[in-house]
Amino acid sequence: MKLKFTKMHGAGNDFIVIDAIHQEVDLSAEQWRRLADRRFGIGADQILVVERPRSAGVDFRYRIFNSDGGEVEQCGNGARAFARFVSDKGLSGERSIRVETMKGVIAPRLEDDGSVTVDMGAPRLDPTEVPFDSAGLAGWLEGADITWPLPVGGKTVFLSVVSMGNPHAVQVVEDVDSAPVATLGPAIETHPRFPNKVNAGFMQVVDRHHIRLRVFERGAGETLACGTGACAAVVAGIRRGLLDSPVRVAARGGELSIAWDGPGQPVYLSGPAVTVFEGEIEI
Ligand SMILES: N[C@@H](CCC[C@H](N)C(=O)O)C(=O)O
Repeated sequence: MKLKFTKMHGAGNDFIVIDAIHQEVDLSAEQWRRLADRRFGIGADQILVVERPRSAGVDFRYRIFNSDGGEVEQCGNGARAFARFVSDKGLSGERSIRVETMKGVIAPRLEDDGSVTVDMGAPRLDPTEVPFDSAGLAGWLEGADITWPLPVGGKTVFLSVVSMGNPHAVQVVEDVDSAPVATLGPAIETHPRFPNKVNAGFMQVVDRHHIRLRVFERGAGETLACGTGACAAVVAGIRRGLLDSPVRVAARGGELSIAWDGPGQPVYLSGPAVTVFEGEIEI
């Protein structure tokens, strides 16, 4: 079977985008994995699938697969690529669209400067919604946030837990370049206190409107940028009293911008969405 695809990225977080409106797409986890494989496939952190909506009042349905083949709830950088894709392909003539995901509706908007801003919805801050099992743990109150002490890799790390539809655990580090992302990342990702696994963020606060961030993503490893990870880090930083909105997030692959007015309010994620090439692959 031949599959048409577009390769895109948002600040270096790279995607294979597939139009499942005009072609039949029904792949197994093994086939998603093969497409995302950087040696035997096209290569990507995530695969994004564009489908017809299933509910009233939305324009599209958006499905997301990590490079390990698992389907997940949300992808912020992918949402920007999604909006650029449906516009470039003429699937939508609107600058603002509403897109249903596994966990709620998000609303990307194409900006005049070529960037895309996404209303990612309100973060979920209750540990049970992440989900995070805090039973028997004594959390530390920091500002309006509770950080949870978790023993991982022979030390105790203090984590803010946030759901942006998908699960995030954010820690503050002195220097993001020397942070043990490759070792602590997988240990946090698979910690039994996170029953659905978790994306592990390492945030260095530069000033109240600027952070540096690395994210070890669930099901994909460290990526050059993580949109929902940037949202979660800024939400955690604001709640801990370390940051004020808006915040510039420097990731290894580029810069994102996050704005958040506080609990119950949506998080806005802005940044680039770039097409790299198009192709067709036998799968
Ligand atoms: N790169 C993404 C997040 C993709 C999903 C994540 N790895 C998960 O498993 O939740 C982003 O930009 O948000």
